[in-house]
Amino acid sequence: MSAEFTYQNGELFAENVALSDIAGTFGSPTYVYSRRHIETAYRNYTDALAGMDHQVCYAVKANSNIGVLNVLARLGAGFDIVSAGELARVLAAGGDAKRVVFSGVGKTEDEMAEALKAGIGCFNVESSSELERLNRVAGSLKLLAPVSIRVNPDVDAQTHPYISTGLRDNKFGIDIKEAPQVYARARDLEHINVIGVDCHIGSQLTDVSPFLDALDRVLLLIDELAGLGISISHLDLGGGLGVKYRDETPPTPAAYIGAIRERLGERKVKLLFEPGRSLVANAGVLLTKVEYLKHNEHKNFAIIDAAMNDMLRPALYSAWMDLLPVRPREGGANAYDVVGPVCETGDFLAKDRELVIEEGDLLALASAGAYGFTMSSNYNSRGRAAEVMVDGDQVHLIRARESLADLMLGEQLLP
Ligand SMILES: Cc1ncc(COP(=O)(O)O)c(C=O)c1O
Ligand SMILES: N[C@@H](CCCC[NH3+])C(=O)O
Repeated sequence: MSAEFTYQNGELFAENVALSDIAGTFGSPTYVYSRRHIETAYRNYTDALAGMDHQVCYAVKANSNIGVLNVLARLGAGFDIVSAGELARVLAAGGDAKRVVFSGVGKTEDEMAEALKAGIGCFNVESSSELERLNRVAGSLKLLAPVSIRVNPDVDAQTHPYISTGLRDNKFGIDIKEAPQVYARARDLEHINVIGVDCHIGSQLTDVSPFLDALDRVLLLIDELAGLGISISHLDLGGGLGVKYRDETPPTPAAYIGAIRERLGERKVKLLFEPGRSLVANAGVLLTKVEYLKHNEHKNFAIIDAAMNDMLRPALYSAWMDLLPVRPREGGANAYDVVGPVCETGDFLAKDRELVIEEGDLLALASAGAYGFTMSSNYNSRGRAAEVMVDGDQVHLIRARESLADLMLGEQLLP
């Protein structure tokens, strides 16, 4: 957790606001974000990049609420998007299209056209077919598409296999060995303007060495391209820097970027990053209430009002996320499996946690600001949670809790 979530007089606060007050006003489950945390995390990157030509492009998929995007847009952030939906959010939040990079292996023609018309800064192209398609779409609009090729450097990010993206077996990017041919083809295409190289090797990395291995391979490619007369002015190293959920010790942005600067030496490139998790994970908690306590011979269950549809990470990756009582109690703890109301055995948010709790108590699931709400669903016809942003002693509702009418929006009876 972060410095913005602290116990004050025996209860948990977000900045200067008691979480119990937020639950009183907005109910639960509710995602609670700290504006100050997001701003500090962003500045940790930009401060480390001072003096270099750079752009930090926040990975919208981590948390795409327009209130969150707006906080970053006001700081001058760029954005990494993977769909027309994310582009629409960035523009609605006041983001600058020129600072947008568009990643993803499956861009449709319509998405390309939308992004070209908006004037985005760069397409991170992930296959030869995509390159040809982008050239055609740009041609039909009489536009020139700025392009980076996303290369797959085949390095092991040493993270969970579901969130590792830079291995040859992963679907992402173009095999770095084939990249020179793709660049040569791109150079010859009339509506493509090759500006850069991009790579993103995975998420929740807690060591700099895989990043540096990838960088070494990308720098060799840049040199090889220079030999072919293709000059690269934009180097996008993706996102992936990890955060502390439990006892991980990820490098700080300063240490990570310091190591990269050292490796780059005198090269003159604009450096781009696409951090998601490291900007927002520890900016948020999921506030939830204990509905029932249930005991059997072998187990104690705490049944809460948040579920896997609100926060999928524990069910999907067996992710461990800290769980904190909003008003800690004295007394003997019991070990609980903390589960939601969804009809799946995999519906748990925490297992085997020592807690002193009673029915009606509030809990805060920590580090929930990234890949929480954005991966939520309406499974079991549960309305999605409210989202609020705390700013000092102010609380702003940035997404209302979904109503029963919202759940059936767009659905119709047969005639
Ligand atoms: C292309 C790309 N860029 C950036 C990110 C953001 O990653 P992270 O949240 O780990 O910083 C991802 C997700 O892993 C991604 O796929
Ligand atoms: N959703 C993942 C991260 C995926 C990264 C997407 N490129 C998580 O919660 O850890």
